[in-house]
Amino acid sequence: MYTFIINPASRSGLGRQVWESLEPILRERGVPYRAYLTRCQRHATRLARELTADGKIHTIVVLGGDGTVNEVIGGIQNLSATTLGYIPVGSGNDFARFFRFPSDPGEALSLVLDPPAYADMNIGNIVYSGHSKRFAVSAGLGFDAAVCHQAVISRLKPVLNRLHLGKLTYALIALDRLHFLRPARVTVTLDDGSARTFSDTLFVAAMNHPYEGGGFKFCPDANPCDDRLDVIAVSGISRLKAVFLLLLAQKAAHTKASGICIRSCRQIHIESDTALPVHTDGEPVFLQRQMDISLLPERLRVIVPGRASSRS
Ligand SMILES: Nc1ncnc2c1ncn2[C@@H]1O[C@H](COP(=O)(O)OP(=O)(O)OP(=O)(O)O)[C@@H](O)[C@H]1O
Repeated sequence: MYTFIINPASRSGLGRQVWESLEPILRERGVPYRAYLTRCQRHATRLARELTADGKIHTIVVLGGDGTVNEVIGGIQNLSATTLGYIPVGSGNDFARFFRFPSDPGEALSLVLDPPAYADMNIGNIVYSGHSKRFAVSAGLGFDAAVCHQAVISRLKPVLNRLHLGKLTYALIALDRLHFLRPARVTVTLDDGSARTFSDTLFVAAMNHPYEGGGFKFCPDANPCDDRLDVIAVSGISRLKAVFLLLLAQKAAHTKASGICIRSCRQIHIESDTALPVHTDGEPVFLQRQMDISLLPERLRVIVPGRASSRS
């Protein structure tokens, strides 16, 4: 039995249209399924929590973007008893990039119904102010999170999504946020005991997957199946250089530039001198000054197109 969790609002309403085009295929093929359309923010988390409360084995298929994947993962009660399928319909779709999920919804559905391979994916966990939140792709503090915060309230996103230019949303908002953000002094401590303080920090992100922000390959070597997080800190650079590095990051050509520090770790503690925006998978978290980020001991089985754990 497949359980579909559908965000009809993903990519400004495309989610509903895609589901309406796929559901007849399920009926024609006689696939046993049940489907839930999310009604509002965090509904996907509640659904996933309730559906997996029985402790049984489940296959949950997410139709939506990175935000919906994040919400579903946040609700699953028994990660190792759950298999995740994915039909990418978001604006950013960073979760889809590493595993190379097909962008064609029909192909993505075929993959779910006849799984060619599985990947056991790590799940990130961020702890802040007595709360914790899971993530699939990345969690970050500073500029990247400020962009996510702005994207949620931006009127640009629906307009650009309608023009099939959804990916441009993040690039344009990034330029806007670069102008307003005040760089902070941030200390990053890794699980090997090494600590480094960065003055004028633009952002620090802990990445399970290589891409965030709709295609910026900030940590090219990040692999969601290797039990490690890759951390990028960007500090001490001018706004102009930041724009230049963002362009380079789309091709992963930024990694050797001064002002960029990338490390691999299992756990990270981040402390900032001022409260900064935080995000998990592009979903905003309130301003924070400190947080701990690690990987959960349990993994989540994901239906993938091929031998994904060796992909980059
Ligand atoms: N029925 C709904 N109406 C409005 N918003 C919803 C609804 N259901 C879920 N949401 C919210 O939509 C937000 C964005 O969803 P999603 O990530 O799937 O799409 P996206 O923003 O287009 O893609 P991406 O995250 O890849 O850029 C999530 O924060 C989710 O809480």
